[in-house]
Amino acid sequence: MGEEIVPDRAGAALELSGVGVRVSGRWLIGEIDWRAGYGEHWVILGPNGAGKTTMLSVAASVRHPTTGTAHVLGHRLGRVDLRELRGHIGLVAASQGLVDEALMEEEHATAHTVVLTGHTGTAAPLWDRYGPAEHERAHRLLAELGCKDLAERPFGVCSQGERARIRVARALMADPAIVFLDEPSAGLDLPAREDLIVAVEDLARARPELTTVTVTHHLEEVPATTTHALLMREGRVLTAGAVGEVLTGAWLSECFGRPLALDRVEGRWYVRALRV
Ligand SMILES: Nc1ncnc2c1ncn2[C@@H]1O[C@H](COP(=O)(O)OP(=O)(O)OP(=O)(O)O)[C@@H](O)[C@H]1O
Repeated sequence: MGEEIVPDRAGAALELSGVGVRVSGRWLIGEIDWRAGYGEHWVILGPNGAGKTTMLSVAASVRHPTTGTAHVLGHRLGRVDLRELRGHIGLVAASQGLVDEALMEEEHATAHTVVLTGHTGTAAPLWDRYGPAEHERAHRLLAELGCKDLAERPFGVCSQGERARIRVARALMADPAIVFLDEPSAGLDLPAREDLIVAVEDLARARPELTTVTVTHHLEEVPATTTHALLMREGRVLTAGAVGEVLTGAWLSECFGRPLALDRVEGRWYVRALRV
């Protein structure tokens, strides 16, 4: 391993310039320009297959772009050790199996143990790496996410909604500068979804320096604390900027290819199709 990497707070948290990703001869995304500042809370929206997860994988330092340059926390991908950079990045993605959930279930690991694995960024616990400070921190994070009473509960018996919040607590364990949430509400029922959104909003208010990027399919899942939005379509950025300018009926209609009307009630967004 090289020199220890620290986030460079002088510039942007994320800066993608002309980024493209090609897999098996096919461009999944291209010409992506995106700059996100520290402390901003972004939502990424777009139809199925628009390239949201692919773009996120570059921004979260999971993969290198095929073309263009990506700076993450001030460091250029390709010039830094991605694993070290990922130590400053929290990732919450139910689909990506960041925790070996099958193993956790088998070993009856508790919610507290799952959060602890966030300290080492491992799928399974590395017990000799967790001291009293880490144990205490895992308890505090569970409390912050409204899961105080779940600490000793086996993760395997926790509901999907509880797991979603435990995953966020796990992502915060390494004290990341940026957290990516890829469809964090997928599969949750209404109360569980609302609990998660409230937890994410509280987090944003309690940690002004934290940057978050959330991918979702549903406008009603966008936290009220969101400051910026980026719309994707067919592998390209359609528009990006302050939420007030981007989350409009006109832009969403163009993004999703049908006439849509958008309402905002008490900070949250609601969308519906217009009859034509
Ligand atoms: N490894 C891969 N090899 C080939 N094609 C891929 C690969 N990964 C993704 N794709 C394709 O790239 C396109 C963009 O995928 P991506 O998952 O980034 O979209 P998305 O906007 O996140 O979609 P969704 O909303 O459905 O999750 C899709 O057409 C997908 O089939």
